Amino acid sequence: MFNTEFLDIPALDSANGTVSLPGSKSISNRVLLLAALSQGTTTIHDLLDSDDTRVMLAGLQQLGCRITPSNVAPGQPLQITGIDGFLPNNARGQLFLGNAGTAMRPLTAALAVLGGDFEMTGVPRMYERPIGDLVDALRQLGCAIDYLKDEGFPPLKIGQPDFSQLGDAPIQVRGDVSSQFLTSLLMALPLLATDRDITIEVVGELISKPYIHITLELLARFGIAVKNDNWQRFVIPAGSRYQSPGSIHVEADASSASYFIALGAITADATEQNSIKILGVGKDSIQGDIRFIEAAQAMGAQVESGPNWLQVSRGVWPLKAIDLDCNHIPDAAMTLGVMALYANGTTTLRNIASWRVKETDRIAAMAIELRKLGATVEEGADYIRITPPASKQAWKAASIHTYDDHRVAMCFSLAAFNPAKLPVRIEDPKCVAKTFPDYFEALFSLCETERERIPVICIDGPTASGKGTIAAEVAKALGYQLLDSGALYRITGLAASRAGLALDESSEETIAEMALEMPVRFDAQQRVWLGDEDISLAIRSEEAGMNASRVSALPAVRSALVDLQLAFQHLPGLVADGRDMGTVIFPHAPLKVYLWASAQCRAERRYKQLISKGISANISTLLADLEARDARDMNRATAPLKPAEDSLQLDSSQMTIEEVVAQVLSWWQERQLFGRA
Ligand SMILES: Nc1ncnc2c1ncn2[C@@H]1O[C@H](COP(=O)(O)OP(=O)(O)OP(=O)(O)O)[C@@H](O)[C@H]1O
Ligand SMILES: Nc1ccn([C@H]2C[C@H](O)[C@@H](COP(=O)(O)O)O2)c(=O)n1
Repeated sequence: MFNTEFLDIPALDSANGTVSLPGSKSISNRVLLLAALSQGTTTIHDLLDSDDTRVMLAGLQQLGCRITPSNVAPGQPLQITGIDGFLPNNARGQLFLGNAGTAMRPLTAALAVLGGDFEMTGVPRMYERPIGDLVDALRQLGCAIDYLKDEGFPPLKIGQPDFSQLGDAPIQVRGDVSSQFLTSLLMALPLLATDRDITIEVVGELISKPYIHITLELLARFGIAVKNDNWQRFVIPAGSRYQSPGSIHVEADASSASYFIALGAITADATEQNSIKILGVGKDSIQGDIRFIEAAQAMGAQVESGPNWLQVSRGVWPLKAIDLDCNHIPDAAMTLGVMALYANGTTTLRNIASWRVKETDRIAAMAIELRKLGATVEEGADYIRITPPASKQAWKAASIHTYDDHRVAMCFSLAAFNPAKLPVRIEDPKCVAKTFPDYFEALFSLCETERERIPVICIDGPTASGKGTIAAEVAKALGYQLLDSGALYRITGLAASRAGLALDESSEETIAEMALEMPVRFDAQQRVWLGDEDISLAIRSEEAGMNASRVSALPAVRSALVDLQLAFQHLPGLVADGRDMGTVIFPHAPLKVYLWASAQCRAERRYKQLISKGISANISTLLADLEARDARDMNRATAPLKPAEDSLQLDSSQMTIEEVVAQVLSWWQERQLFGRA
């Protein structure tokens, strides 16, 4: 996951390949609650691991469900032993449900029916998301629910219900604000339907019927056969009791599929037809958002489908503008808003009033952000109308505010395919964790762009100037890859000296051949592997540094390592540290920093570094070694250490690490187009 302040996506050209999607959020949280209420143990496969499922799992654990493992583990099923319709005696506590509507609403209904003493809390945005219609419906039954802050909104206090007045009259609930209210009642009221039918009557037009369809399908899997009377009345039969189905698979998220369906529809290059294969969900999915396919097809996408996969490619181009009632695909429809940027006219998305009460006011958010890109946007209470930028020149490089809304972040990433070839900045990219923590990694694994567009920040300088430290911090702040080129020379020096080779011209060709074939690997923790040996520590000694300096003076060794270094240039960008990053390996890098500090200062830093690791050291020896290394690195014939002509020089002798990082990031920021008029 990109845990950065923002993520800059370079302009993208094409995409191709296969993506496996995470499980559906709607199905995951429903299955978790139903399993928790059931008799027996349910084994759940392919459960989504996200913010929303995590708060649900934590809540269910607080209610006394046995859950193993306690959190979703990749590739491992999760088992829940349910409470069989009864809470433990004196059940009480505070449930923090973040911004997860799929946890707050159904859990409120279930706990209000089960009784106990609970406070239902969340993040500030949750306190702006209405719940009054659900509370009103539950109060009709005799449930005890109080508002702890504003009337009609969480946080809530739930107490013991009194069902003594419960008659046969239908329970009424509004259907036109959020279908989650009806879903919540449908999942909670089987707990009350032990000896009588319970009827729920929808008041007003029922929105988002596909989500109710998911609820009904899953209830059936857990033994509850609800009678659906034309989406207006739902009868839960007497004698209902939740029963675990034993094992259940969660479909991949059809709303998440929308970004990759759109990607397939907009990606192509002039010469070859690209396509995106999506695994985990097919046309026969129970999720309503699968009908996004029809909308994408109407805009020109070509879609093929099998039982558990989709394959999407570009059909017509530009895409066709559409005028669509999106009531049946409220979440995925946001993706159409960004596809509209590539259409041949004005696209209107109608009947989307529910967008206003989602993670953010999505109509307002989409309008503001689409305008930043150069689109003309009209918004109404329940519609949005989007006209793409009038020409290539009318596109703007935008910094997209994401409003803590995962779908805003994901759909706007597709604006990186703009014809003006401008980058797009996504603010707070980690908000995708709500449903798809690795969304950007999945996107980048499919996308291609010209090498020159993948930005490289070069940080060159003498030993112990702080290059490695600063490069790692800058890469972390930007979510970029990291190339520690010195490590490659250190590994070569280590391998050559272990092979008993002289580290000079006499072994040049042999060392170069070795360098070409070294099984080197850097893992996610920045550990360095040579085959299956972790050599992270071995290459960090002063001797290894000196050996690296020796082999690095050999031209054949330098050329042997070029391709390995270039291969680090991945999306979304790279920070490379070394001696010749800016002068030789990445001569077109948009930012080159030459970082230095006085020899005395560097020797002192190295001294402290070694002592802190428990390695004994002597400042004057370190100073002499470092000056010898400087001399060799600066005076060799090939790629000597020197500032690139277009580099910015930074003397860090009197600066802290934080100040240096801030300076480099500020230079980087100055080079960005975002937000410029
Ligand atoms: N501006 C700074 N102020 C104080 N200490 C620093 C500063 N920059 C780096 N250091 C410290 O100096 C030591 C050496 O830094 P670092 O290993 O990043 O240097 P380097 O240039 O990558 O060295 P080498 O080329 O030998 O790999 C580290 O302990 C680091 O924390
Ligand atoms: N781009 C590079 C990186 C490193 N070297 C050589 C010269 C250094 O003394 C040695 C070790 O590098 P360090 O890990 O200290 O950065 O490797 C080079 O020639 N070119």
